[in-house]
Amino acid sequence: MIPTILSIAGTDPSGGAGIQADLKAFSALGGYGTTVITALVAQTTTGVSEVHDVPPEFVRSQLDTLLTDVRVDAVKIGMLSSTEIIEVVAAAIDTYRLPNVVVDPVMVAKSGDRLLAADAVEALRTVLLPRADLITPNLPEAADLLGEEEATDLDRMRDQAERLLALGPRRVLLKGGHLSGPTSTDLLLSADGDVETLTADRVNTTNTHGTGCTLSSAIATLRPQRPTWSQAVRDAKDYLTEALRHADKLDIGKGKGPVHHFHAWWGN
Ligand SMILES: Nc1ncnc2c1ncn2[C@@H]1O[C@H](COP(=O)(O)OP(=O)(O)OP(=O)(O)O)[C@@H](O)[C@H]1O
Ligand SMILES: Cc1ncc(COP(=O)(O)O)c(N)n1
Repeated sequence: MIPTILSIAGTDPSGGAGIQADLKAFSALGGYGTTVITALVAQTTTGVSEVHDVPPEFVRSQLDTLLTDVRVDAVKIGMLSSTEIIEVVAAAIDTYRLPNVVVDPVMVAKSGDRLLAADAVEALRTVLLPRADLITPNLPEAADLLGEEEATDLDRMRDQAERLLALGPRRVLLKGGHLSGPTSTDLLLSADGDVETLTADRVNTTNTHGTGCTLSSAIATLRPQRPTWSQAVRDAKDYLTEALRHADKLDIGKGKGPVHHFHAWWGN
């Protein structure tokens, strides 16, 4: 059976991040995509010009309408924008007992623009993270969630990943894409005590818009199709690395372009 995946996130008209990237990853990896939109974002490869939050009651209405009809097998949660929207999404996780919840704690876009209100970080930490099966922070997000300086090496990443786990999610994938060096290394820690290091060769491209959205969506899509979280995360990272390798085939916009969801069957 083809898994149905739900993305709860904001939009990107340039198609590189947010809901648009999520749907591409769901389809490329054999899932059926559904969406609940939290914010309309006027953005492109050069940055964000405006954010229009969806009223929290309407986020609730989308969730209720969808989930009273459609069964979902996994959920990817991205941009949530405000405390009120976080609370609505957390309530839906409980009400509908949503499985395989992957939270990408989106706070600031690569361009530096805020995608989560500063006063909503507390709700993200205390209300949403304990309900997640996996969280996928990058280094600035991890630092913000912990109220600490950003990690600058793998040892500090390991310490921060432990402290993030103590906030209540079942697993933490701490992404090291923001460090430099010939490889890009992430750490996967689980509440059971498992620790894994995932390393990929660093791809030399400036087209990195939406890497976090793509990775978390790929994990959510693969989880129902793989025996373990570890296998789903490893295969998702391989998919993302391939999407980065093909990113220079795209010539989209003047800023940081998107990764390319290379389609093996079609061959381009
Ligand atoms: N140049 C690169 N080559 C290979 N892998 C990369 C590269 N840049 C990032 N990655 C990988 O991409 C994933 C996302 O990493 P990153 O830490 O950049 O997340 P992010 O900042 O949340 O992404 P974004 O905010 O752009 O959506 C991680 O698995 C990371 O290791
Ligand atoms: C709606 C939305 N969600 C997430 C991101 C983060 O992606 P990036 O850091 O690559 O800009 C984004 N730009 N827009």
